[in-house]
Amino acid sequence: MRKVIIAGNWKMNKTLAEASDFMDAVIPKAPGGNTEAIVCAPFVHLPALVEKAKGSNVKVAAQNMHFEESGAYTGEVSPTMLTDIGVTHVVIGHSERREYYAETDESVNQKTKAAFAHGLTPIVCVGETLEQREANETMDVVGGQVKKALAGLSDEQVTQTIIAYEPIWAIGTGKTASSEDANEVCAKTRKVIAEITSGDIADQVVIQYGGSVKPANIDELLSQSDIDGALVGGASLEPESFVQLVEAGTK
Ligand SMILES: O=C[C@H](O)COP(=O)(O)O
Repeated sequence: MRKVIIAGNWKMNKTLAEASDFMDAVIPKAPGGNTEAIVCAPFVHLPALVEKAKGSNVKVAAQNMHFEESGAYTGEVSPTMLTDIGVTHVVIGHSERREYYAETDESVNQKTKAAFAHGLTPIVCVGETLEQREANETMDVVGGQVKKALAGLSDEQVTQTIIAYEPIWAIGTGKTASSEDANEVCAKTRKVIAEITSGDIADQVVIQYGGSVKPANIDELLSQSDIDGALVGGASLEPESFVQLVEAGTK
């Protein structure tokens, strides 16, 4: 059975009490097995959530980090700080960070390298705008983002990288890419990875789809050949919905 990774990206949502209640509800129901469940939480909740998740099938991720270990970067959080508290994964280059916080392909690459240097698994986000899709530039954009993000990584590191393909026009809009369209981009992304490494390595890379994923469409998305999971925003906020998404991975 292939490995499936369902990551819930809470973005800037939930108080600590709400986050704790969510974990209490989800942890006993997280199935484990071939399906990995990851909660991507705001920085301030990470220590408490890591503590709660110990010994469970739920992993805890940060939604961003700096690439330096320490220094004069007011307001930032380093990879060392994340590993120190037991965080295992980190989202890098989400389109909201690219758009609102000037994240670039170069900083995504620096952060991806820093994640591996500190034993963190990166979830690297890529995706095109509606204008780019309509101009038939999707693969130029997505392929370029993937190549730049993975530049300088070892084959082993590429194997471990999680790629999240999120068409920007489908994020939080209720507009999901059709499962066939999403799969086509994920398959072509795998080919790009094969070109820079090898087919064997590309086959092992987990490629998630993200953008208005919900319990109603997860089965169809996961039935596609090249979609190995999902990065979920809105539908990951409620425990019941998140558990349904994770359970879909076990089917
Ligand atoms: O990180 C998650 C994505 O931005 C998708 O968000 P959404 O599921 O609310 O569309």
